[in-house]
Formats: sequence, structure tokens, C-alpha cells
Amino acid sequence: MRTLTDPIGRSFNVLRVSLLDRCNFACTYCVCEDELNTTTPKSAVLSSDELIDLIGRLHHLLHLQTIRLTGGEPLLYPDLTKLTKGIRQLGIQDIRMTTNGFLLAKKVVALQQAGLRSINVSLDALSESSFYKVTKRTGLQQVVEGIIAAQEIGLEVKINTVIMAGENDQEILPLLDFAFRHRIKIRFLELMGMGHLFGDTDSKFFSRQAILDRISSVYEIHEQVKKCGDTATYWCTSCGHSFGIIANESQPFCADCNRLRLDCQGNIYGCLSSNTPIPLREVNSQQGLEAGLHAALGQKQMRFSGSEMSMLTIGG
Ligand SMILES: Nc1nc2c(ncn2[C@@H]2O[C@H](COP(=O)(O)OP(=O)(O)OP(=O)(O)O)[C@@H](O)[C@H]2O)c(=O)[nH]1
Ligand SMILES: C[S@@+](CC[C@H](N)C(=O)[O-])C[C@H]1O[C@@H](n2cnc3c(N)ncnc32)[C@H](O)[C@@H]1O
Ligand code: SF4
Ligand code: SF4
Repeated sequence: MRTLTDPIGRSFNVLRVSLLDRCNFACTYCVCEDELNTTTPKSAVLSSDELIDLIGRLHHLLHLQTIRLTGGEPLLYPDLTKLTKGIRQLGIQDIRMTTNGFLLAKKVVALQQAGLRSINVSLDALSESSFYKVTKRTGLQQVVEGIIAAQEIGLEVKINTVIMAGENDQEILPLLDFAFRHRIKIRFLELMGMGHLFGDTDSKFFSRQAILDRISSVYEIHEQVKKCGDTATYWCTSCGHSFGIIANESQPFCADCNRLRLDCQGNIYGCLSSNTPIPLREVNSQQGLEAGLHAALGQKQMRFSGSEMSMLTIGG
């Protein structure tokens, strides 16, 4: 195919697959409860065989390095183990997942055996009341058990924490302490204007600098050089721990973006800020796939500018 690189050298070597747009949580920064009632019908969601076929065809063209399984909540996808095994058999070794962790403890061994390598778990609070305030569900204990279970069997585990001013910013230091004690990397995320928060993040926005101020009131910290393609910048503390911040607003990381997204109906998107789906489900020719990928590359931006689609739909 023609070289798939944009004028500033960006291409796709990471594919983020949103397996479904259903979820067992209703995090206030991600969805309104109403949205959870209008998800894609099960019959329209790509089956594991369809996904393996489509991912295989994309891999043939892109030589994908990494697949990240996400959603909605990927642990609700019925064929997750079979899918993971199928992706591994395509020759893609680096298979990762982003999950809310609620169902993780009981599924993690089978997933590791199928080829899963690393897991990012969302955890926004360590107190039951703040956990409920953010997720609108109970289940803190199960999430923590999932994190520990994944770590105990040797998977690489990271924690994602979205910080909202006045909602869970008081959780920064307890979560950091939890992560340090368990030797798990934690990343704090700036709130993004997606879905129902599109154009309306100001009142809850808690900046990268505010996060750093909170942490450096307790720890001496040193910024690390950001790795190409990473979403996060990392800091280490003088006691040898590290944490990251994903600062979509304060420190955009579009210049070396290498991510392509695939949603649960077979549409691709070249950018998290793009609301225009490029349908590939019915595309069978190589030429058609290539045209779709070129269109997706053209969607990339120089900074995240928000989206009317929620993370639940496009895949966080
Ligand atoms: N703007 C933008 N933000 C992204 C993108 N991918 C991930 N993010 C942000 O990074 C957060 C965490 O994403 P994860 O699913 O944990 O994946 P990741 O950080 O890319 O993963 P690793 O670095 O492989 O651990 C998301 O919730 C977003 O805030 C992207 O393509 N564009
Ligand atoms: C959409 S979720 C999908 C995977 C899984 N359900 C989970 O929560 O990890 C992926 C990531 O998107 C993040 N996210 C969702 N909405 C966000 C927003 N408005 N701003 C920043 N991050 C957001 C979540 O915190 C999570 O880490
Ligand atoms: S952030 Fe993840 S767990 Fe929370 S509602 Fe969105 S998809 Fe569900
Ligand atoms: S906003 Fe678009 S271009 Fe920027 S990092 Fe995200 S997906 Fe890549």
C-alpha cells in the first residue's frame, strides 16, 4: 500500500478496539444513565470471529504492534478469552486491556493464559462514598481485588484515575499511597470534554499543575522524558516510586499519536476527537481498507478538541 504516514510522520501501530458500548458502571465523567439504555443491540456488535478477521486484515496492512481491548466495559464481552487467543494467533504479541476491574478477579487467569499481557484498571477513589459518587455503583472491593489478582499472576498493571475538582481530588494522595505500597504505576487523567461533558468541563476541571502541586506537597518529584507514542508523562519520587499524568488539555500528546480506533460495529476512527465513523464491516477489498485507513489518518488533529461522542461509545 502507499505509505500510511501523515505530513508530520504519524501512522498507526496501536489499535484500540471497543468491544461493546455497554457498561456495568456509570461514571459521571463518561456517561449519563440514559446513554446506557441506548447501547448497540447485541446482534449488531461484532462477534469474536468477525473481529479476529477484521483485526487480521488491518494487521496485514499496518503491522500492528499493540492491540488494546477496551469499551464500554470489555469484561462484559462474552467471548473475550476466545478473542484474545485469536488475536495472539494472528502474531500480535502485545495485547492489553483497559477495564473498570469489577469482573477482573474471576477472569484474569484465563485471559493471561489466552495471551493478555497488561491491564489498565480505572480506579477513581479508595473511599466507598467517593467511589459511589463517581461510578454510581458499589464495587470498590471487587475492583481492588481484581487489581491485586492481576498483579499477583505477573501481569503488568497500571491504575487510571480521572480527577474531578470537588468530586475526588481528595483521593489523589490516598490513591498514590496505595499504588506506591503495591508497586503499581498510577496515572492521573485530566477531565476530557466528551459526550455529555462536551464543551462543559470547566467547573470540574483539575489541571496537571494542580495534581503536581498536591503531590509535591508531600513528595520530592522529578519529571521523566516522555516516551514517543505514550499518553502519559511520568515523574519519579526520591524514594523510587513513579506516577504519570495524562494531560489532554495542559500538555497535548498528538504530535506522536500512533493510535487507530475500531468500534463495536466495525467503524474506524483516526482520532478520539472525530465523530465521523469510517465503516469497514462490509469492506472486503484491500483497496477499500486502504482507502478507509487513509481517511482515518486524515482525521488526526494537533490537540484534542472534544467530542460529542462519549468514551463509552468510541472506546476510551
Ligand atoms: N487524546 C487522546 N487521549 C487518549 C488516547 N488514548 C488514550 N487516551 C487517554 O489516555 C487514557 C488512558 O488510556 P488507556 O486505555 O489506559 O491507554 P494508554 O494510556 O494509551 O495505554 P498504555 O500507555 O499502553 O498503558 C484515556 O482515558 C484517555 O484519557 C488518544 O488516542 N487520544
Ligand atoms: C471509557 S473507559 C473504557 C474501559 C473501562 N470501562 C474503564 O473504565 O477502564 C476507558 C478510560 O476512559 C476514561 N474516561 C472516560 N471518560 C473520560 C473523560 N471524560 N475524561 C477523561 N477520561 C475519561 C476512563 O477513566 C477510563 O480510564
Ligand atoms: S469510564 Fe469505563 S467503567 Fe466508567 S462508565 Fe465509562 S466505560 Fe464504564
Ligand atoms: S486527540 Fe486525536 S491525534 Fe491527538 S492523541 Fe488523541 S487520537 Fe491522537
